[in-house]
Amino acid sequence: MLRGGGDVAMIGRCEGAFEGVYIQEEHERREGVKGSAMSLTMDMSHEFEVAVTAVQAAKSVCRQVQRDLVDGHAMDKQDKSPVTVADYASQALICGVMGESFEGIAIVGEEDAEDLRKEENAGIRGMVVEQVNGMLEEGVSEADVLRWIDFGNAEPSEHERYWTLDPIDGTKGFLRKQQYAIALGQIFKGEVVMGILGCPNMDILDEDAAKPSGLLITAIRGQGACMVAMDQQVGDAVPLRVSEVSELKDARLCESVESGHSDQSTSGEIAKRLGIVKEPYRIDSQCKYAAIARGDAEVYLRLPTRKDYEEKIWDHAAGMIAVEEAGGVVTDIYGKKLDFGKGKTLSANRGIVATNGRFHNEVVKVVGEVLGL
Ligand SMILES: Nc1ncnc2c1ncn2[C@@H]1O[C@H](COP(=O)(O)O)[C@@H](O)[C@H]1OP(=O)(O)O
Ligand SMILES: [Mg+2]
Ligand SMILES: [Mg+2]
Ligand SMILES: [Mg+2]
Repeated sequence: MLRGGGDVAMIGRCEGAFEGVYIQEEHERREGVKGSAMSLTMDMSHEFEVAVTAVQAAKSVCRQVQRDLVDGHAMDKQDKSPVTVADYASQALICGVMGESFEGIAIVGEEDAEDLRKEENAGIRGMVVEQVNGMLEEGVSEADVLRWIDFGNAEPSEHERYWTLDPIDGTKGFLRKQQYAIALGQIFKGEVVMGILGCPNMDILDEDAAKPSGLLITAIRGQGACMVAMDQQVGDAVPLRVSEVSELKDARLCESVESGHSDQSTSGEIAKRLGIVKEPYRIDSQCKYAAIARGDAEVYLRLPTRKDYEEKIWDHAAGMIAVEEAGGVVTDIYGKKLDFGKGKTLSANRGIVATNGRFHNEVVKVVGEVLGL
C-alpha cells in the first residue's frame, strides 16, 4: 500500500545477525528454548519487516514537514505540549500500514484524533491527510486517516502483545529543526521484546553531517541490535555496541535539551561527583538511547523535575531495548528495572539511568546520594 514500499524492509536486519525474528516469554528465553511448534515462540519476521517499512515511510513525511516547517504546522495539546502535522501523519501511516496488514494487532500510541476533528483545526487536519496520501499508492479519505490515528489508542490491559508508538518523540526538538525520533516498541507479557528506533537527523558516520543519513536501529530481545542508515544508499546494517569506556573520567553524560524534562543542575552535580569531566551531550528524544547504544556517550540521566510525572511507555520502549541489546543497562533512578506491565506509564519507576554497563551501580549510587533517595 505504500508508494515505492516493500523493498526497504530488509534493511532493518543485519545480515546473519538474526536467525529470524522470534519473540518468546522471558523464562523460555533464559532457558534457551528455540522456536518450535511446542513452544510459545512466535515468528515475527513479517510483522517486523512491515513495521520497519512503516517507520521509513513516517520518516519521509517527518523530514518533509520539518524542512518546510511554518507556524501553521503546529498546535498545542490540552496538556500544553506541542503536536504537529508530522506527529499525526506519522501515527496515521504507521498505524494504517500495520493495522491494514495484520489482523488482531494492537497499537498504543501517543496521539489521538480528538483535537484534530475540531472545526478550528481544519487547516492542520487537511495537511495531515495530504501528507499521508503523499505516501500511499491509492488515496484514502479524511475519515480513514482519522480512523488510523485512533487505531493507535489500544488499551494495554486488553492485550497480551501490543506495539507502543511515539510517532515523533521530541516534538520540541523537531520544531527547533534539531533531533527527534520515531519510536516503535513491541511489548509481550509486560516485557519489551522488539524495538525500531528511527533517528532521521542523526548520521551514521559523521555527527555534524550537513545532510545526515538518518540512523535506524532495530533490536530483538536476545538477538542483539543493529543499525543502518535510513537513507538506504549508505552502507549495510552493522551490529550495534555500547562504548568500551570503563572509567568514569573518560565518560560522557547525555541528557535532555529541555531542562523541564530532566533536572540539568542536579545532573551537573552528579557528573562532578562521578568525576565526569566532558561537557554533557544534550540531545532531544530517544536519540539519547541511540547515543548510548552506539557509543557516543556512556551515561544517560533523566532526573525527575516534578513529583507527579510518570514516564510514558512509548518514550522508552524502543530506546531501552536498543541499549540493552547493544550491551548496556537501563534502570530507573533507584536502580530498578523498568516495568512495562503497568499500562501506558512506567508508574512503578521514577526517572531513568542508562549506561554502557561498566559502572551502572556506581552511577545509581551517586544519583541516590545527590537526590537524597
Ligand atoms: N516533566 C517531564 N519530565 C519528563 N519527561 C517529560 C516531561 N514533560 C514532557 N516529557 C516528555 O519528554 C519527551 C521528550 O523528552 P526529551 O526529548 O527531553 O528526552 C516527550 O515525549 C515528552 O512527553 P510529551 O510527548 O507527552 O510531551
Ligand atoms: Mg515522546
Ligand atoms: Mg511524541
Ligand atoms: Mg508529545
